[in-house]
Amino acid sequence: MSIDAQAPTLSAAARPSVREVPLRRVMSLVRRGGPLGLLDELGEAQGEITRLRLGPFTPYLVTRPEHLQQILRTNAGNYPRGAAMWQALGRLTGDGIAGEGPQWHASREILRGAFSGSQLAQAGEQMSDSIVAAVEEMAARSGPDRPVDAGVEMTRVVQRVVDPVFFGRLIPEGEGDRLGEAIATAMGSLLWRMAMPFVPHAIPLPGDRAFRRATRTVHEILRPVVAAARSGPRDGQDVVTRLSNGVGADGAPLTDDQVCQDIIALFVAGSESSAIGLTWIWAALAAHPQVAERVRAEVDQVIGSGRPGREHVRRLGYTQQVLREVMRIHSVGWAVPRMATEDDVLGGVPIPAGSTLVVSPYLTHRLAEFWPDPLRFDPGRFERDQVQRRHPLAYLPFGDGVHKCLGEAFFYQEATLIVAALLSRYQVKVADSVMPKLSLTLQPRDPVRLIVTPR
Ligand code: HEM
Repeated sequence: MSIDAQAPTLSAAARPSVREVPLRRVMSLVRRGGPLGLLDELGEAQGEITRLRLGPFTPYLVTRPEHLQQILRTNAGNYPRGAAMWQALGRLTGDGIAGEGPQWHASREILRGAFSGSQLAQAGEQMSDSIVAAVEEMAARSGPDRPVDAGVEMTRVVQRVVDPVFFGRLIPEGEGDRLGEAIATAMGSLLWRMAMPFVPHAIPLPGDRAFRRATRTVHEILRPVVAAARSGPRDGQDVVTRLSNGVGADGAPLTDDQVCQDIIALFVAGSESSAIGLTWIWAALAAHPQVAERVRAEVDQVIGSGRPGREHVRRLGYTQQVLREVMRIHSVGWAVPRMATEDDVLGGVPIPAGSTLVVSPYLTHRLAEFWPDPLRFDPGRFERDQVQRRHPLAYLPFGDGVHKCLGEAFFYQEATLIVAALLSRYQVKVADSVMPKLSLTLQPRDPVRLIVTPR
């Protein structure tokens, strides 16, 4: 299809080719298959730039690695955040690490230290202690006739891991669950605002009230935590202490609000997505028993009857490949929006200033040109030679460029240890088949029930 007549022609040499999807088609696809049905259908374009006509909002969906390279790397300065999703999310996460510009940069500099390789190595022992303890408690709650909810349980494990790293154990007992729930609710209620950024906030949309209530709860829990971190000894390596000691773009210490917002942003970016990613791992292992068997054999060989620790992570090579394949198929962060600040041309398509672009790792991970038979679950895709042959931007579950996820290594270390801690001592079964649903993240549609029994 050709580009619509109103779009400015930016280069005479360009041969614009963009797939246009009008609102009525979007609506009919959503009616038929929900938001995920729409996304899958759009994926049929296999890399062609697609423009959705959602009334006054006409975002471009971009999936080809060369195009992503331009947006996220070579011309990244032209494509800051600021698009719909970020504006909606910004009401929860502020303008620090989840934002753009000097304040984002200041927060990123502070947080980078908290997730550096050396910090991760230091936290290794504590991480495996937390994981082993959380896994044992989870197993005690489950049994042959007592399935547990994977989403809830994985959130608990993740919170147990991040509590010392983020808060230096300042979160009161029991509040962790409430915080996780409130953040998940706030995130889950943003979809309408994200899809219709042109609707003024004075006009209520579905989800608004739930969002406000959840945000209030989040602040109720976090403010005293930040205040406690500020009033106590300030020599810890945890994130609250680092932020509390850090300075903003103006050289002044971050305010309580700024610290709170960065913590919320980290929670949103880190805990919520990690818990969903971990839940997908169990669903994938259940759906692919031969893969699960091989992971278990590797865990047995590397860990034996011992306790999983950071020193084992590198040696669990096949397990790592499986985790990467899970993150390819179940791209939790399915959309990474950006906004063009100046006119540009992408793959011959003129992109006018002010356009929203949605980079979609979910769809990039399904391009048959880079991922033959893309829906087949095949951890072999992450063998070293295959990785080296592929375009680096064909795989980006953790984003890319200046905003690349700060927690990628943290997640893989944590996920490997959780899988090892569970499989080395327990049988893990998934009670039902698992269907995906598209919200702000790609998550299981229904609760995933796990049955954990001793081996
Ligand atoms: C399965 C788990 C995770 C997924 C799928 C994920 C995905 C992503 C993606 C796609 C981005 C890029 C956003 C953009 O370009 O605008 C991102 C950014 C970020 N992630 Fe993660 N993430 C995960 C886990 C974590 C963890 C565990 C942490 C921290 C503990 C974390 C902290 C961050 C931060 C701070 C950013 C913002 C970086 C910046 O803007 O400079 N993430 N993540």
